[in-house]
Amino acid sequence: MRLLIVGTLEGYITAAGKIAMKRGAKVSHTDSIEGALNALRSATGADLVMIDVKLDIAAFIDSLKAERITIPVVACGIGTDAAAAVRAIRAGAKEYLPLPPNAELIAAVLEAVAEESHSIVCSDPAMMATLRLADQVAPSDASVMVTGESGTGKELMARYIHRKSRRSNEPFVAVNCAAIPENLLESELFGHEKGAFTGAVARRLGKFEEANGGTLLLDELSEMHPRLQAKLLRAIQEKEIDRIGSSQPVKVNVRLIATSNRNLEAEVRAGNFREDLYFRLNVFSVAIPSLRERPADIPLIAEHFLKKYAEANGLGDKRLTEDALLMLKAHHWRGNVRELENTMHRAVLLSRGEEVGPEAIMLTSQMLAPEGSAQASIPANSPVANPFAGPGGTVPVASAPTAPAAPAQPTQPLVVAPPAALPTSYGPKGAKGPGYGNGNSTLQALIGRTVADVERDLILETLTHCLGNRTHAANILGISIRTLRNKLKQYGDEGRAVPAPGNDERATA
Ligand SMILES: Nc1ncnc2c1ncn2[C@@H]1O[C@H](COP(=O)(O)OP(=O)(O)OP(=O)(O)O)[C@@H](O)[C@H]1O
Repeated sequence: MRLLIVGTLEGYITAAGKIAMKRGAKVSHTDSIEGALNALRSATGADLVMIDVKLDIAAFIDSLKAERITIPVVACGIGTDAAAAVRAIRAGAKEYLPLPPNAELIAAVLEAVAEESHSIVCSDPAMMATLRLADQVAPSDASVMVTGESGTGKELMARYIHRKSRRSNEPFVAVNCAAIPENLLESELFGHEKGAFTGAVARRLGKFEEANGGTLLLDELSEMHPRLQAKLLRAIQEKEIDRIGSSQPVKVNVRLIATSNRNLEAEVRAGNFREDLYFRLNVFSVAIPSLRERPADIPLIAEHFLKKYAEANGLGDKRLTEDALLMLKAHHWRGNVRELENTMHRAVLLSRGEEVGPEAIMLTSQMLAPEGSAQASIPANSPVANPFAGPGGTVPVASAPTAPAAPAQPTQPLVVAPPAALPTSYGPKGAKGPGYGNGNSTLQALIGRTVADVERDLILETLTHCLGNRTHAANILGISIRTLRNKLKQYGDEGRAVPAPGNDERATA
């Protein structure tokens, strides 16, 4: 995790830097916005910027946008200066950290940005076999293709392979090919020269150069446009890249790991993905089983996230009851580990006291469970049926509360507090739901609304549920990321509030 501090932080640079270094961050400093832009354009880069609130944050963020640099910015200022904090957040800062620096707040920000707990929790034989294969593959320099359904832990696996490789002390850089529009992805990967396009006010190095000596993860590679696939193939074959606007190739030494949650072989057959590139990248293939195929991992991962979110929210020890565990085991985990993670995050916030029972388990994708699946067979009046369910025993997908995002108010850390009161539709057993659970009443409730209206609500609610993550929302909705983006642009143009992109859609890991 590389932290770039910009400005004097009101005289607290050393204190803030020391705290961050203690938490394992590599810290660099620059006095000015121009210095920060130069650092971000260079190979040293950064994963997070902490900037003095007295600097022109709006201008800084505008420059980042113009230069297509994606990085979270946290403003820091004397705690009592609420007006400056509000200005910074409005300008696009992700958070405001009050000074003097507080070790816990800085740690929370670093943790939230870096998601530094990258350990793979597992005990199921299916996943253990996959890990053994990854252990064998890791030490070589061969390209690896990591496949698996959405949310199974492909990126986590890529990090694991990097950690176990000879390159572990070198950078691990991730690029989400689906989250970045095609015209930006090229400069993100290969960099650009000054003047290469409008807004390219200086040379910027791309992710290939940033990852030099280390590992480059091409996440969701199947989404890459064929034109870029050709350029990528050349980079792999020649071990050199061309920055946009340059005629001087640059040598790079990068190990590539690619992920895809689509069947790439089928994409090759359909002519959407280059066969030669597929074979270049697929020297080794590591297929991650879905959570449904490794049931023994469910209790372990559930406990892991229970502990993680209880700690992050300062809620003391929490423990799953037998009923809650039964409910988790019976669920059809369509969203895989990410869905389980979100469920446990909510459970931590909804539970009172040490025990986490079924009343705190909100399974948001119950309505999507296929007929005849374990989940579909749980009767509404069963002790393990969802207590938040509507009359039909299912949960309103579209309106289920999400794990709250980091609040935008000044002086708030990224950790979240338990909700003061839950909306009645999510209340305890017996509380009236809005009736989504009953198939007929669901449909009846929609009569009178236009298809476009219903579609918009579904898209925005799903996006909120995914904490703004476009890729995951598109997967759940079953539409392409481009269609989703177009729809969101349309809603934004119509004046609707569109959730901001999620943290994990940053271009760098
Ligand atoms: N075995 C595991 N142990 C602990 N956490 C896990 C495990 N597998 C996945 N996770 C967590 O689940 C979330 C999703 O994992 P990750 O992003 O690696 O999945 P993915 O398959 O790359 O997702 P996508 O298909 O959406 O890109 C992350 O927060 C990750 O830390």
